[in-house]
Amino acid sequence: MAAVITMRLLFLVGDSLPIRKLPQISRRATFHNSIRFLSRFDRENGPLTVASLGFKRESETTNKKRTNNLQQLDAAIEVPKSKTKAVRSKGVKKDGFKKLLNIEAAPFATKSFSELGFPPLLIERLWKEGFMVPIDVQSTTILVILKNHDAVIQSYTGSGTTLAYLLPILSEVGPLKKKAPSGEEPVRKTEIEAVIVAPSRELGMQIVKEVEKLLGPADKKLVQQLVGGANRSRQEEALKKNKPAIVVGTPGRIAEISAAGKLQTDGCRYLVLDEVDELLSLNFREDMHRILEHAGRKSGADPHGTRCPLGRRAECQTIMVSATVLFSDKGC
Ligand SMILES: Nc1ncnc2c1ncn2[C@@H]1O[C@H](COP(=O)(O)OP(=O)(O)OP(=O)(O)O)[C@@H](O)[C@H]1O
Repeated sequence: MAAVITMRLLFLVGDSLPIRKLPQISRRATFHNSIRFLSRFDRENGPLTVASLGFKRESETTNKKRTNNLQQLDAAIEVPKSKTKAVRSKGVKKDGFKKLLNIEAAPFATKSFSELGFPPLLIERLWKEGFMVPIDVQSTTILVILKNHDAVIQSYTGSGTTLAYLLPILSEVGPLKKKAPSGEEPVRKTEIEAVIVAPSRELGMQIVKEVEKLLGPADKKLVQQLVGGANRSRQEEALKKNKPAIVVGTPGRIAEISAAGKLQTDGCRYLVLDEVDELLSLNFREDMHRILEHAGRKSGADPHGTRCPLGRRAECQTIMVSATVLFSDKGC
């Protein structure tokens, strides 16, 4: 996981690297190496932590209600200093590679769903559901996800984070997605393209309802709930019969069905960890390891033929959501 995030980061930095950034590369590369080590260490000896996933503790400790920030894992989007305002600049580590953007000053905030380039059908569904314009957290987050960046969304409960990650996914996955430039109807994939993990059955079902609402009655089977406490064989049947594009579930049930060989997530393009601080707690450790090991890892990605936790997840974006401060002194 750490490697994925840092690899993606290095990728992006490498992709759009201005010469003046060269001195920063070695720092990032060093960090990348040290994360490799940490990740192996954690897997064998310690719990999963946000820090071990590659995120350094941010020094901001502002009021939760005000920390509606997207912590972007990529330095490729250069933000002019005049337009950004760190939530608290004092003490921010100079070598930290996260940029903390003040949401009001975010230069890429949008005012309408069409500005985001969403497909007309998705916009139509949004309007039908009464979602006329993106709210703050959505304006800021959606473009970052659409640009294929991994992201951590830290925002208070009820601020609209569910749609902030669902909409970019639905614009790329399933029946509402953009048409190919040639105008051809998108080919229906039969593999799972997005895995959304939530720590509780209630949250999982809430997310499923949001997706179903937007997909509409004809296509609602393209999302499958895999929450604990529900009938497992029915879930497995539905996976087989409906070939959903999106699964939403709790760690235990997802890991269980995956271990039984009834759920293939190797080809997934999006991995969302909602309430990530909870998901990384010891309670879910084993299940989360299984999910992280498999999601987005096509077999054969590892040249040595074994599943390596640091193996490539080149095409899979990781999006983490938390309402609480992720980077506590003790780690999460
Ligand atoms: N663009 C929008 N326009 C109007 N209402 C919206 C919009 N986006 C989300 N909402 C509404 O805001 C409310 C809160 O959204 P949501 O449940 O996604 O928040 P959340 O941060 O994910 O909450 P939770 O932490 O409970 O998961 C919901 O009733 C949702 O329908």
